Amino acid sequence: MFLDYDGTLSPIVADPDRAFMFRKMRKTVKNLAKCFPTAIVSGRCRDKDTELLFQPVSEFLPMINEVYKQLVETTKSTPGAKVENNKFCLSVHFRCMDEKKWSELAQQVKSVLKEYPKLRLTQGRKVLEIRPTIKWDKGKALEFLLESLGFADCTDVFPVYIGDDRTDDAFKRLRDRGQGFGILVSKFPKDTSASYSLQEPDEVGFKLT
Ligand SMILES: O=P(O)(O)OC[C@H]1O[C@H](O[C@H]2O[C@H](CO)[C@@H](O)[C@H](O)[C@H]2O)[C@H](O)[C@@H](O)[C@@H]1O
Repeated sequence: MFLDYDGTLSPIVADPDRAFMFRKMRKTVKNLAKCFPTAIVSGRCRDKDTELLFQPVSEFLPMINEVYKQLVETTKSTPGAKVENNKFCLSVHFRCMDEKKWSELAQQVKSVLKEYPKLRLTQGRKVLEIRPTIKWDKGKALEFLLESLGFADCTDVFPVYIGDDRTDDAFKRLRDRGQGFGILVSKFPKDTSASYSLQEPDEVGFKLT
């Protein structure tokens, strides 16, 4: 079982530092892990996550820290903007900002990144994500785990990935492999390679119980 964190195991909240799994969900994930190999695959820094994640990009650390400081400085006068340092990637949140200021913030971020061609910008759920341009994503992490566990070519192993965002490339990876399936957690249709959908983390907890 491969599980995304934000918006999948924990509900989306305004403050990223307060995105916790409810006690019931923690228990469900714990029980699930007793029955199946289970991993939480998240872009978050490990201190904030509770399970396993992969961080193969340590050489980018100094650059990421430098950009973090610049982004904090550049966005400090923008009410509601929040820069989060996830150690190997950065997130610039605009959930709490006036919608009219969103594009201005995106421009500020782009202007900082101009000097850093080794970093790329993507967009998640009211968040701009900055990460190294290496070929590493949740799909790759999932594949790496399957291979490490010796499950990659097993016909009797059925990997399931549950995630909330179209940037969750693990959906596509499972479909391309023709092994297992993805479940999208969203109240609205999203263009992903997931095979099924659930509406919200509560439903995820219910189905995993
Ligand atoms: O790659 P992921 O593990 O799916 O992480 C994506 C981002 O998740 C978090 O932000 C999202 O959840 C926050 C808390 O509910 C919410 O405030 C924010 O609007 C969402 O985008 C996390 O804080 C970010 O660092 C991740 O990039």
